[in-house]
Amino acid sequence: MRIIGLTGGIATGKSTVSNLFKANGFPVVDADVIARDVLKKGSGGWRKVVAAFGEDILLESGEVDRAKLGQIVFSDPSKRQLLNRLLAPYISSGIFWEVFKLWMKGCKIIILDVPLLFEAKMDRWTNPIIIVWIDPETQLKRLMARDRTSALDAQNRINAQMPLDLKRSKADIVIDNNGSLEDLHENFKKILDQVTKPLTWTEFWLSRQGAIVAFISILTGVLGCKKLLARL
Ligand SMILES: CC(C)(COP(=O)(O)OP(=O)(O)OC[C@H]1O[C@@H](n2cnc3c(N)ncnc32)[C@H](O)[C@@H]1O)[C@@H](O)C(=O)NCCC(=O)NCCS
Ligand SMILES: Nc1ncnc2c1ncn2[C@@H]1O[C@H](COP(=O)(O)OP(=O)(O)OP(=O)(O)O)[C@@H](O)[C@H]1O
Repeated sequence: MRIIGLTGGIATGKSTVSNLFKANGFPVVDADVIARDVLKKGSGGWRKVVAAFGEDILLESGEVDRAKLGQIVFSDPSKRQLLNRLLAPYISSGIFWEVFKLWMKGCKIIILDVPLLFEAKMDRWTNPIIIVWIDPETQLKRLMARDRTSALDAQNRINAQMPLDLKRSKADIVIDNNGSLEDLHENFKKILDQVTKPLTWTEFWLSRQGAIVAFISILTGVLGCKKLLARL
């Protein structure tokens, strides 16, 4: 199974690209959807967050007021780190579970759409890593237009993530999304074959997944030999 990482900055166009993957028949695991699920009323994540941030962040329905919590955490790095710490275990296990279900169904290629792929160190599980990249002015403009927020609010959200150019330098494939949606479709078509061709064995063993499989196999082998020797 191959897990392709899809990342970028806020409002750079990840969801737009992940929709193109879906339209081409590829299963997508979306970390934002999982992050929303783990914050639903009554869930473990919800209880932790309410205990830490207080009932003021709740709507009358008891659901988290996402706009309010967003305002708090995107203007205060320590509160954001606290929220990340509280939710990270739920989000990672949610992602793991979704990937596992797709693997059980026999999916050979999975797209993992995670805005914080590098920040959360999930890049080690994905190969290749695609970044959807735009320049800072376009990012600010698109974010303000989509979320109808002020420049300050939008900039705070952008600053809450690893700089986009640093992410770009860590990625294997860059999708430039500065142009129109038609340009994006063209750029997507160009990379589709490249990213979905199966890995050669050499590429697999040189990848991190290959190294992990090799390590587990050696460990199991060593433990098995030890047991066998102990019996003799
Ligand atoms: C703070 C919350 C309630 C704000 O909700 P809201 O509906 O306004 O935004 P939404 O969840 O749709 O996220 C929009 C984008 O914000 C960015 N973002 C979200 N959380 C974070 C974070 N902790 N740090 C940096 N950027 C983030 C992502 O690019 C994401 O795509 C929400 O973002 C949240 O619960 N965040 C913590 C969980 C998390 O880390 N999510 C990212 C998934 S890896
Ligand atoms: N090439 C494009 N031209 C014009 N608008 C675009 C283009 N690509 C995406 N957009 C718009 O930019 C906004 C951000 O795109 P999208 O929601 O896909 O970003 P995202 O990276 O998934 O954001 P988030 O990190 O918040 O989940 C949306 O309103 C989308 O319609």
